[in-house]
Amino acid sequence: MSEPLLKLEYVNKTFQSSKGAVQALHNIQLHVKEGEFITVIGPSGCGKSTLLKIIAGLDVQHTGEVRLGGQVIQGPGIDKGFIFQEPRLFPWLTVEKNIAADLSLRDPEVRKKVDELIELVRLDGFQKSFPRELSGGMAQRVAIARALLRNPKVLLLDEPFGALDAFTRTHMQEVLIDIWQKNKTTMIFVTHDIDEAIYLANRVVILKPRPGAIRNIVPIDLPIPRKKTTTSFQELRLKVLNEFEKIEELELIDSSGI
Ligand SMILES: Nc1ncnc2c1ncn2[C@@H]1O[C@H](COP(=O)(O)OP(=O)(O)OP(=O)(O)O)[C@@H](O)[C@H]1O
Repeated sequence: MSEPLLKLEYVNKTFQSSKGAVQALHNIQLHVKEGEFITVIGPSGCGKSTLLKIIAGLDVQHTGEVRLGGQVIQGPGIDKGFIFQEPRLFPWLTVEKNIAADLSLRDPEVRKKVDELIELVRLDGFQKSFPRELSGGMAQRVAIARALLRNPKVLLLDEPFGALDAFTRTHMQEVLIDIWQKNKTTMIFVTHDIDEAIYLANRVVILKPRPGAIRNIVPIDLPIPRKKTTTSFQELRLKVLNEFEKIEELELIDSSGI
């Protein structure tokens, strides 16, 4: 079997806060294959964002080892694309210039790649538009295209559709699956939404809080395109919900001191 693209081995992360030490992550062990789509879900404060920041190299103050393509992650870099909840575009630049960012559109290779990405994220006709002229979903698609321009080994998405209305969110999920199928980029996607987690993933990683740890990993073997109304989808939904209930029960036992 080929080596996983991304390997987390016994990752622990503790924050020092005014209330003392907070263990955000405990012994996280996760292997991700190239081209996999992983979603990460769990209650608030279970360490989802911390995990993503560690993979992004934005937080290297942890123990354990994180390797991407065999190399220990020592900081941020273009091999790790990051998409936030808000698109973080440059308001004074057009769509195509936002995607190119610090690269020149006069470079024919950049021009070609930007044009391909504009088509991939379905923004044909909006090349010269400014961010203020775009909807939330369109702006987020620009952010995705910008991240993909650098051919990252992994794309890390921290609740990228959290601020969108339900209709746009569903559309964006379809667009992202399409991008993933065409581009084959490895994706790690954090969400609070169980349906979204199942709809997108090859595997759903369920975290539990205090300390943040992997509770379970649920493989999703549904064919694509998926439909949220099918029985097999609903069965997986119940399975994930069940895990959440178990987490809640553990939390109640914890807080009652039993
Ligand atoms: N900079 C920090 N200083 C101190 N504690 C922190 C810091 N960042 C996160 N934490 C704590 O670490 C734990 C995990 O936080 P994290 O933001 O990763 O959780 P999350 O699952 O992403 O939460 P949410 O779903 O609410 O965004 C929480 O208890 C949080 O309070």
